[in-house]
Amino acid sequence: MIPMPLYSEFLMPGMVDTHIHASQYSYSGTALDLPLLDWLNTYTFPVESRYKDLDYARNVYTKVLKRTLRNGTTTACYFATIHTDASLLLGQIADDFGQRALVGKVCMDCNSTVPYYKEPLKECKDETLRSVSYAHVKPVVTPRFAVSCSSSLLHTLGKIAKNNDLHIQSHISENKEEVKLVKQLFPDCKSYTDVYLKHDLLTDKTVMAHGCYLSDEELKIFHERGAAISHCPNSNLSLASGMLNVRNVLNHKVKLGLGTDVAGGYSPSMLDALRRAMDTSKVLSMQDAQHQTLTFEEAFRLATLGGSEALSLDDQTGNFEVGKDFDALRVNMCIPGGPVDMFPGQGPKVILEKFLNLGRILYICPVALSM
Ligand SMILES: Nc1nc2[nH]cnc2c(=O)[nH]1
Repeated sequence: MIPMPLYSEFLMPGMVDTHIHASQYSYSGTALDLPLLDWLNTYTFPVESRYKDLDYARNVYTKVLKRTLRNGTTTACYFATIHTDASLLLGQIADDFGQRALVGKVCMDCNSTVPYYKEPLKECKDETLRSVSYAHVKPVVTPRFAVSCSSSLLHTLGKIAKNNDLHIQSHISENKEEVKLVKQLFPDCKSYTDVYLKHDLLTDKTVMAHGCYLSDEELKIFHERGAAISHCPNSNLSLASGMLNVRNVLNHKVKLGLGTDVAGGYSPSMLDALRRAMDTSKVLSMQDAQHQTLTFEEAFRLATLGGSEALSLDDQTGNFEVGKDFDALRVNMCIPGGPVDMFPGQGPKVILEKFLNLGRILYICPVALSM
């Protein structure tokens, strides 16, 4: 953080959203009354199937880009849909708006409950190869989750990622019912983590969302492989999925960032994700007196540098280290009518804590500074 006390302004690194479904933005803030698997079948798959219509896609994707930028997200790792052209359009729009974005064309070849929303394996393969070949879009190989992918598809995607040194994203151990189902679908695998490990999908460029029910053994595998977790606390609470023990993940030295997980998470704001991460940690402390609550400094790190590490982009962004790109937010704490009041003697640490807990991003404009 670089304080500019005369103006009660400071510069901070732009925030990194490590898991957001751009295609679900149209219904964010609604449809939070079902658990994960029913929520996917009832709300998510019918909406995502609309993205073969490029006009529909352009409208939602433009709005999600504007909204996340206005919320201070300078880097985002997006799930799109199964439609390659709409996914490429999302990458193009992110590029046009100047947001650093990883974009994943979603792959799923199993969907018995909403059968019109899936692709045959060969199409998943061909379209993934097409989606990773465009220069302006930073691609991420995206098997939706083990429940909606055959073993052959997971193998195919693991191979594509390996041969092209690509990022990988998916979901893992979000909800108890899902974990049980994965056990039934992949009886030869020791754990949910083992499913992805066996299919070459757990690398140092992998980010897995949620991980609420990962065992210590699974976290050890994450650490050994250099794979990351995206903690999505708003979604975990909103869909009543579970609570990730961030302290345990950090103790296992697993790379960790925060995600909004729109629209399972109702807010497209990384400040909200940071606040929910602190709330979740405090609930865990109420349940277990030994639990060491997350500090606001730790939560701030997760929203910035932690996120860039989770996406293996920490050579480019996440803090103001010389040599990285200058992805920055300029924060003014004394805007008339703003949400925060400052008082004499309150220094940089108080300013940051007040901003993280009380701040609202009202306007964002690009800043240039030579360092
Ligand atoms: N939260 C969330 N979990 C998932 N698991 C598989 N797909 C999804 C999704 O779209 N959102």
